[in-house]
Formats: sequence, C-alpha cells, structure tokens
Amino acid sequence: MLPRWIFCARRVVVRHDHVKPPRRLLSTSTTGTSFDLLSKTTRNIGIIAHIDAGKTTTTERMLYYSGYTRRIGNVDEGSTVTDFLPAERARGITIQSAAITFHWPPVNPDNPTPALPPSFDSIPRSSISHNVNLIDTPGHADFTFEVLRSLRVLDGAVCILDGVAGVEAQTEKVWTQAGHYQIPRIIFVNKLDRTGAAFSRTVKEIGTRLHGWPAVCQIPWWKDGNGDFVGVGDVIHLRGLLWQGSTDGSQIQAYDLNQLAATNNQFAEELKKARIALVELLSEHDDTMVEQFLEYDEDHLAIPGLQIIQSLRRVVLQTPQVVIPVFAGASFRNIGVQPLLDTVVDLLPSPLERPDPEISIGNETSTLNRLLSSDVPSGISTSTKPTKKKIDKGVFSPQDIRNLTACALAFKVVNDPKRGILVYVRVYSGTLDKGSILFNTNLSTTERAPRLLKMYANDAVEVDSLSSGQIGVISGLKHARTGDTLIVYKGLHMKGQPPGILKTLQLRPINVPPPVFFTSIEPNSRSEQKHVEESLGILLREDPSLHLSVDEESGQTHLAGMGDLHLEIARDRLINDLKAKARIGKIEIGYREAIKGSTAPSTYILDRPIANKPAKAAITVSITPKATQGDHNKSGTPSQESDLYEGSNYETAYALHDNNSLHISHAQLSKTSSSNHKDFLPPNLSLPGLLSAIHAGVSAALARGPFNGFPVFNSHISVTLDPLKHIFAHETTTTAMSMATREAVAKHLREAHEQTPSVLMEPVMRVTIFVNENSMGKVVQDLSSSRGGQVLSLDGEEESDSDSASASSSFSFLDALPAINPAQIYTPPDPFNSSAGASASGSGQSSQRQIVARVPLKEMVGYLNQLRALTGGRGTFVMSVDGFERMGTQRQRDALESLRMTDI
Ligand SMILES: Nc1nc2c(ncn2[C@@H]2O[C@H](COP(=O)(O)OP(=O)(O)OP(=O)(O)O)[C@@H](O)[C@H]2O)c(=O)[nH]1
Repeated sequence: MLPRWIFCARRVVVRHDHVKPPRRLLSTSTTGTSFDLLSKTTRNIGIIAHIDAGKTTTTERMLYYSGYTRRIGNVDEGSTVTDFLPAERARGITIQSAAITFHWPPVNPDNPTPALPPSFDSIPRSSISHNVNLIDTPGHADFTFEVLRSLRVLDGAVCILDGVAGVEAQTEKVWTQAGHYQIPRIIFVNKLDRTGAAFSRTVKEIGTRLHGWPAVCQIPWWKDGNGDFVGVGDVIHLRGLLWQGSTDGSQIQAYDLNQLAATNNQFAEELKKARIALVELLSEHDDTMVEQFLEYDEDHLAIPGLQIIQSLRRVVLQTPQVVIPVFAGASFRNIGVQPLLDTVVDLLPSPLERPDPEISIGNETSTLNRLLSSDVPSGISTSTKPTKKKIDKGVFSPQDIRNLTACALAFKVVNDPKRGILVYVRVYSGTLDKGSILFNTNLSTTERAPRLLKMYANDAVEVDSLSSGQIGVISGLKHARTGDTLIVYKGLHMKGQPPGILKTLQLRPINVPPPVFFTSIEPNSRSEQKHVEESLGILLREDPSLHLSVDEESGQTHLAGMGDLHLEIARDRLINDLKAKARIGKIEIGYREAIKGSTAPSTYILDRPIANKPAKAAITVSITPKATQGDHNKSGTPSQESDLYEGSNYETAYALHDNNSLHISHAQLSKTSSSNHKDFLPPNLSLPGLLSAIHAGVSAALARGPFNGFPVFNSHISVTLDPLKHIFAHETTTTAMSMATREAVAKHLREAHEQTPSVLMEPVMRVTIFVNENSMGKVVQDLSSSRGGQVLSLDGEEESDSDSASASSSFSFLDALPAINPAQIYTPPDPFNSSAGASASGSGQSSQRQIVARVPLKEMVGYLNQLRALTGGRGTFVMSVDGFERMGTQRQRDALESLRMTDI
C-alpha cells in the first residue's frame, strides 16, 4: 500500500482545480472544542535561511502541493506568490516577510473538519489536515531586523540550507536568534541536485556551527550511487522515495527495504546504518526511546516509524534544543517538499505548546499568562476595589484583567496595491472580533478593526474573528505599525484608555538597532509634498527600523536605515511602488556628533505667531555631555526611546535615541494627581500634553547637531517647566511649547559647540567572517591594516573585547548547548569527492575558519567584493552595529572632506 502522504500528493493533483479552503475550517469561533481543535491543529512556522538558500522556491512548492496555487511560481521568472513586491520580484530576493495560510495535508472535501483523535499515539498528526500559517522571512543581512520581528510570532521554524554552500553566516546568526526565542527548529538541506552538493559536509557543519546534534531523518538518493539526485531515503519509515523527473513532483514512488535491497543494496544498507544512528541519538536524549528500544528487543530497525516521530517531537520541543532533525531535497526539482510538510505538522509545536509570551508592563517584565491570571510582576499590586486614585497610580484590579479580552501583536504592516494597508497580527490571548475597538499600547491610540482576513496565497478570505494562537490580517486600520501591541478592553470607547498601567502592556518588545545609513528626500515640487509625506508615512508604518527626521531649517527630510540595501529598497518602494515624486540623495553613513561643552540653565521665550495666530511659550534648558567610557557606546541602548518612570511625581525622565537622555522637572504639577492642575494650566493644556510636546521638541533639536547636522549623541538635556513663568494664557499651545523647546535646545547645542567643538562619532560594526584556512591570513591582514579593524576572536576563542554586548549575549545562549564532536555525527557518504564539494562552496568543514572583528562601518562599504577577491569568491560575512566610536582627528577630517565633495 502506498504511504498515506503519497496518496495525499496524488490527491492534490487529481483534485487540484477545486481544492479551496473550506469556510468551515476558517471559522474561528472560540467555543471550547472548536477553539481547542483549531489551536491544536495550527502551526505558526517561519522559514529562515541565508539569502538564496531557496526559501521562496520551497514556499512556492508548499503552496502548490497544498492546493492553494495552480502552478508552481518561479523566483527566476518573478512569478512567486510570497515575493510580491515589485522590488522583490525584480531582485529575486525576499524583502518583506509575507504570511500566508494553507492546509496540510490538503483538506479532504468529503470530511473537511475531521474530529481530533483523543491522542496521537496510534496515528501521526500529519494524518489530520492542519492549518499552517507560514511566514517567509528575508535572508539578507540588512533585513535581520525584519527576521527578528517575524521570529517573535513563530512557534517553530524550518531552516533551509543550501546543500552546496552548507551553513552560511546569516543562517548561523538567525539560527542563534531563533534559539534565543526558544523556537523549535528543523533543517531542510536543499539544492542537492547541484554539482558540488555535499549533504554529509553540511550535516557536520550543522553540528559544529549550529551547536546541536544533527538527527539525519532522510539521506539523499543519488541515481546509481553517484549520479543525479532523484529522491531520499526515509530513515524514519525505512523506505526509499523516488520522484519522477521533469514532473510537478506529485508522483512519488515508495520502495520498502526489501525492494530497495533487491535493486540498490548499497542504498538499503546505508538506510539501515542511518536508522541505527538515529535511534542511538534519540536514545541519548529521550528516555522513552530507550524503553521502546528495549521493547523491540534492541532492534533499531524494528521500532515503528510512528514511535520515531514521537521521539523526534519530544526532543525538538526540549529547551534548549540539542537535537536537530535534518531532511533532504531539491525544491527547484520538486523533490522532498511533501515529506517536509508532514514533518512541519508532526514535529513542530502548536500554539498551545509554546512558552508563555513575554510582556512588558509599566517598566516591569513578566509573561502574558501570569498577568492574565493576575500573578502580576513584583512591584505592581492588584486590588479588588479599584478607585480612581489607584487606577491613576497604575494599580489595576482582577476585574480590569478580566476586561482585557484580547491581546495581539501587529508583526507586519504591508501596503497591498489592491487591498490597501494590511496589518498582520498574531493573537496571543482571547479573540479579536470584527469591529472590535483596539487600543494600541505603543501609540496610545484607539481604532476599530473594520475587517479581519486570512491570507491564502493570492486570496484573502474574510473572517469574523481571530482567536488566540491565530495569525491573520486586520485591514482598514489607520495607525497601527509593525511591532505595535493591540489590546481589546471590554467597555472601552473610541476616546478612552484602559486603566492604569494596562495601557502600557507590550508583547515581546524588541530593541531596534540604531540606523547607520541615511539619505535625503526632497519632493520634486510643492504640490508633491503631501503625497511624498503620506508615502513616507506608509513606509515607516511598514518598517519601523527606518527613521525619518525633518530639518526644520533647511526643510530637508532625512530617511535613515540599517544598511545601504535597506535604504535602496526603501527608495525603490517610495519611487516605484508608492509613486512618490521626489529627489533622493546619495546614501551616506550616519555619523553622530557628540557635544563636548556644557551650558548653564537659561530660559528661552518664543513669542511670534504660528499659523497666523499669536503664540508664546517659554522653557528653561541646560545641556551636558554624558560621561562616556572612551566615547564608545554599545548598540542596544542608544536607539530605544522610553519613559523611564523614575523620580518623584514632579519629574519625568526619558531615555532618547542615540544614548541621549532628557529630564523634565515640573515642580508644581504632579504626575499622579491632577487636582491642582487647573490652578496652573489653562483648559487647553494638560501635563501629559506638555510633556509630550517637550519630548518632541527636544528630539527634533537633537536630530540635527550644530557641528555638521548629524544627530546628537550621548547628551543629557535638563528641562524645567514652571507653569507660572512659562505658560501664557491663550497663547501657549502644545505646538508653541514644542517649538520653544526645539529652539531652546538648538540654541544650547550651538553654544556648547562654540564653547568646545563637538566631535564626530562613527558607527563601528561587529563583523563575523567565514573563510577557508588558506585565505585567513590575507583577510585578517586586510581587516587590521587596511580597514583599521580590531580582530576580537578567531574560531570563537576568547574575545579580546570581553564586554561586547552581542558577544556575551550569544555566548550565554550557546553555553547551554553541548560541545559537538563532529567525529560522532553520523553522515552518509557524499557521492562527490568531499574536497571538491568544499572547494565549490568554500565551506569545507575541516578548513572553515571564523574571524570576529570590530571594524568602522565606513571601511565595510563594498566589503563583500573585497572579501570575495581575497577568498576566491568563497568568504561570507555578517555584521551588526556594535556601537559608535569617536573618530581620530585625521579620520574626522577625511570624512568631512568626502562629505563636502558629495555636497558639491
Ligand atoms: N539547482 C537548484 N536551484 C535552486 C533550488 N532551490 C532554489 N534554487 C535557486 O536558487 C535561487 C534562490 O532561490 P530563492 O528561492 O529565491 O531563495 P531565497 O532563499 O528565497 O532567497 P531570498 O529571498 O533572496 O532570501 C533561485 O535561482 C532558485 O531557482 C534547488 O533545489 N536546486
């Protein structure tokens, strides 16, 4: 009898034209059993990998075999479903992660909602149709942040490796990040049809570079042992799976061990060896497998496939994950995708099996279910009787928690040409209903969710609700941005806010790294200004790692981003997709300027009409440079803006972008009691309104420093707001206060610079490079002499810069993982000479070396070409911002000179 999933694959072919998601399965009502069924049969997974490993190609096959597309899209022809932005199709790379839903195995139209069995002890999960929400993530280093954003909402991940190139730098980085989020992962070694493909070498690299024991679940099947790649040996079910060449891949022949032994004994013997290795490995990490092994008389081959699947599932869900199931295929040749889909359903967890998601509330961190069960973080008390006073103080009651009926994370905003702005959300608790009023805790705004959708390849299906664990889309939102937390609070009206600190609740907050490249944008004409601004607004909602600042004096708008490709794509999106008519400047390095002088407090008065209305406001300001450690600041802290919730009721402190800080003292106005505010403030002003106006004014001034117009770095601004002296009845508005503050801070910055000249700070990158042994010397030499870099470690040895933030965080995670001895890893032999494979890829396991260095970003521009030249095209690297460092006098002079040259 044919295995069940082969039957499935055939069934898709037969019924291809009318396999559509049945509406009954899409209904997300929260009644007990259907909620349970939906959650248990849901997989929220992502595909992560190095650029070009084949994520999009594999996704296209997944959509095809599950019946959601009628033809297989081709990356090279620009006809894929997931790379839908014109810029993505033109470049053949994935820029924005797209989330799509499909069912695997395909829904049986005769029995669309089969009952779940009481347990999966006797049948595999993949025998029941599951709801798979798939998030395709970008592979380019400039989009790592986009990958991080998607990782937060995943319950499991498939990591695709290029079978020729092996484990590449970006894979290692994303793999580690997924490990930090405790995301269970499996690996698909793709492109095994290519010359130089080396499955065995790649498996060893999984052990040594991804720090886990590879559990080889499939071995490649090469025609006659060394020819074309034609199928896989299924180690779990002990069978050979042969794909028919030049078809759509839905015709697969299965051969059991006896059949294989008769036709290809060597392959059959290898399959047995692989099974023994798999059972041995599982036994080391799963006690139940040891019991099974004894039950089956210590016969590795006698243990049923289902028991192996269950054991694999148990080890994949262990934290930290030390066993990594490995599968094989060539998506482009349509080989290996259906069993991979089975594996997704069988091994990766449902939303119900995931750890409680982290949250931040007030300035505490906790987890969502602890909060919902009122087990709130220390320092935040609950009360059964909330009074107005208690609510103002941030106290909330169990009833307030009960009123919190849903919590969701907007993990992606997309401007769809046909459907407008789509906000992709993952629901973490409760149910989002169509028409719900959503409170956005990042923006403190309220908006209604007019329509809810599920995205199926090219189709969007409207649904009435999205329940916990589901991924879907809200269309028609006007404000929500990528990364915002949306909550539903019972009884909230459009102008209201949830009580106390509930309004600060954020799901899985992440640090946005500081932008290090920028470009200027100028509308072609005044009439284009509005459209350009709106288009920039869309870009920023989609991608919060882009930063926008407007220089009020020159009127120039600066767009800053994480990398040159990041900005290039933003530029393409703006001009080609959003049709903004604007001139875009050259992409430049985003230096910072640090003031060296301080100023004494002085009061600035703004007294001139704004928009033809009289305006007057005053503010007292002083500035000091912050103490630094050698003017070197690590990334992570500088870019995040937050209210520090510190100090007394009469002062407010903020951490601003670029390691700046702001302290506002507002002596007469208490933050927690507004009872006397009417004695000091006219009816049009409130303390929160004034604080945010001052915050905005300070941020605007710091965006352009007095030295060369770069953002100011590492300064402390002290502001005093005295309502009796600074506020003028009728004439003081929040706009006037914001402008007064901006002008006051700008004046103080100029004075500080005149007193002691400011200095330029440059972004310094932490670069991880992988090269072959014989190129190592040249690459190190080039880094340290020509590029002014500092080599921190070779092959992960002790770093000379031991306080490196990124280093320590990744080491703490890696410390929990076992040391892997590659000699103990089972791999089948590769058909090609392994050194040939290694030289084709440049990642020969024995000769692969890793260099970690700190290098100024300026020296890394165009580095890939240089690295390729030094390594015969084989080296790869990844980098992230490590901090900003003061430039030497000559370096600063050179940088300013080259900036002047660009201006001419
Ligand atoms: N020979 C061969 N080529 C493949 C295979 N899978 C993908 N490719 C090719 O590899 C290239 C990259 O494939 P993509 O699917 O775009 O890779 P990706 O990982 O999505 O790339 P990014 O979106 O840029 O991160 C394309 O030219 C594909 O046709 C495979 O199994 N065999």
